[in-house]
Amino acid sequence: MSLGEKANNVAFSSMLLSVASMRKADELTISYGAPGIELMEQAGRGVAEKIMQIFPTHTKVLVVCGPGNNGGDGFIAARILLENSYNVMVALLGVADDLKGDAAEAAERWAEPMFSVGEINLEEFDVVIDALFGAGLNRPLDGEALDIVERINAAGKVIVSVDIPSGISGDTGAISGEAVRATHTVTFAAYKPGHFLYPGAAYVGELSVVDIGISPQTIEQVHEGLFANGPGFWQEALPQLEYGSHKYTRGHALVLSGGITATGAARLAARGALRIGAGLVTIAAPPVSVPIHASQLTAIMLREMASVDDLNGIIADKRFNAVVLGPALGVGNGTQELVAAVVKAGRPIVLDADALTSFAGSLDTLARLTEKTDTVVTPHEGEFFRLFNNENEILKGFSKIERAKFAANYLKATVVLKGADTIIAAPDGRVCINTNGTPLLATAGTGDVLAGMIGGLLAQGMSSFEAASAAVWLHAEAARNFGPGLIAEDVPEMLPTVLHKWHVS
Ligand SMILES: NC(=O)C1=CN([C@@H]2O[C@H](COP(=O)(O)OP(=O)(O)OC[C@H]3O[C@@H](n4cnc5c(N)ncnc54)[C@H](O)[C@@H]3O)[C@@H](O)[C@H]2O)[C@@H](O)CC1
Ligand SMILES: Nc1ncnc2c1ncn2[C@@H]1O[C@H](COP(=O)(O)OP(=O)(O)O)[C@@H](O)[C@H]1O
Ligand SMILES: [K+]
Repeated sequence: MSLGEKANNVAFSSMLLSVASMRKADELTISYGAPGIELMEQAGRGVAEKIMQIFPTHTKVLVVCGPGNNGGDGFIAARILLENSYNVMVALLGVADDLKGDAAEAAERWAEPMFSVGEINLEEFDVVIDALFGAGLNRPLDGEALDIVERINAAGKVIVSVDIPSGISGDTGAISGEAVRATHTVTFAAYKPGHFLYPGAAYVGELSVVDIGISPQTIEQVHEGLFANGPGFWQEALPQLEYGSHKYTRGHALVLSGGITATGAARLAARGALRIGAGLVTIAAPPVSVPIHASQLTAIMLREMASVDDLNGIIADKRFNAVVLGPALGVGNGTQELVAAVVKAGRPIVLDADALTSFAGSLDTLARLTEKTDTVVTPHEGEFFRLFNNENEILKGFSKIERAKFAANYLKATVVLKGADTIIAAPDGRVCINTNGTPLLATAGTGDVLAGMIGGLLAQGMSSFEAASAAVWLHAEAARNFGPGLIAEDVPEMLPTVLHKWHVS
């Protein structure tokens, strides 16, 4: 199952918990009087109920338990399945005497035999519960642990992972060595970043979250500003149609165009801005490009822009209230000057593609501009590294989340770090991970449409972080609604279908 289907199938609480905040939530809940073993009982019950849901009739279940509390959840699930007349066998990585705390108590509550993982023939079972490692994974899998994970993956069974597929980092989605390829994952209290970040995200299968008695207030208390992107996160902030409005109250987005052989990108961005609801969209183009645009555009307007002075003249009209620069604009000082002019005019801006690459090697110059106005930058990984080349030493070893956060703080801008798991980071430290990405978008020009969509939402007065998050999700949703064969031009044209579903009015 894909991430988008995951996102659509679960009742979304948009708060994500890092491994450390989840641990804090556990500890707080225990300090409020809920014994740890009770949380474990709830966790194990959630896993058992998932099995009963997948296989309502009795079936042969193998529970593979690891040495920590993830294994503890496995023992509880095993007992509850047995109580419900399932045929259950438990295999332990390590020895029972080494189990500690709640996990030792959970193992005691399993009164049946325990086998060692080496003795098990996986062929005998219909379903495997992966309770090897969860939040406590702290080194790459090797030896017996690696061997059992490889055997589980090779067996071709239904695999239900407890908390997260074993081998995946809950914070970064990184896999060192190998990880379980789950068909289902049952997690607790809230989703974790590793469920949505690649490569781990591809191993999660159908994802569900179980309430284990950690209260929403506790989750809020430990939450560190990490969100899963979905309508729940920005729907209320989406611009609404109002009776008595006119086109200017819906904003006027300006998109800058490149030269004679590079005009399509601006049209894609402009179309994205218009379809997402900006009241007016104008393309400002160099004189050579004007006839080409003129022959292609209808609802979108056109202005000639021979120089930075011309741009200054255009944006002197305060009604241009968001500007998109970068798609096929050309790399060089000229583009730097255009960016500086828009910043000076104090308009919210979206900087994409060439507007970012033009500052490769002069990141500080860019930062001095972006800090002055409401800015969204939308690099893909290549553009990101070109731009942050000098910071490579600092960024080495950073997860994608940390890189986006670093960039947002450095530029004092909202950063959309694009890819299969697009991250949106705000300068105030909030981070949103997209959940409905689709490889359908891996086609030329979809990034231009996205830049335009963000610009169109900014023009309607939405704030940068919400605008960027909404645009990223709606962009992917449009692609999913269109399906195979999608090209960039199709994305804006699918927006009415998607907006119809998600707009409140
Ligand atoms: N009270 C709690 O804290 C609760 C915890 N829960 C479960 O507890 C899990 C976290 O438990 P733990 O912190 O004990 O961690 P884990 O059970 O994920 O793993 C910790 C154990 O695995 C070993 N280990 C780590 N990486 C290894 C590797 N690569 N190869 C071999 N051994 C390795 C560690 O040395 C340690 O013994 C969660 O994922 C969740 O499933 C749930 O029961 C809910 C309540
Ligand atoms: N495999 C993928 N899965 C999900 N989204 C993808 C994938 N590949 C690309 N995308 C998305 O497609 C868009 C491509 O943008 P970009 O790389 O700027 O391309 P272009 O410059 O051709 O428009 C981004 O929104 C990115 O997140
Ligand atoms: K696991």
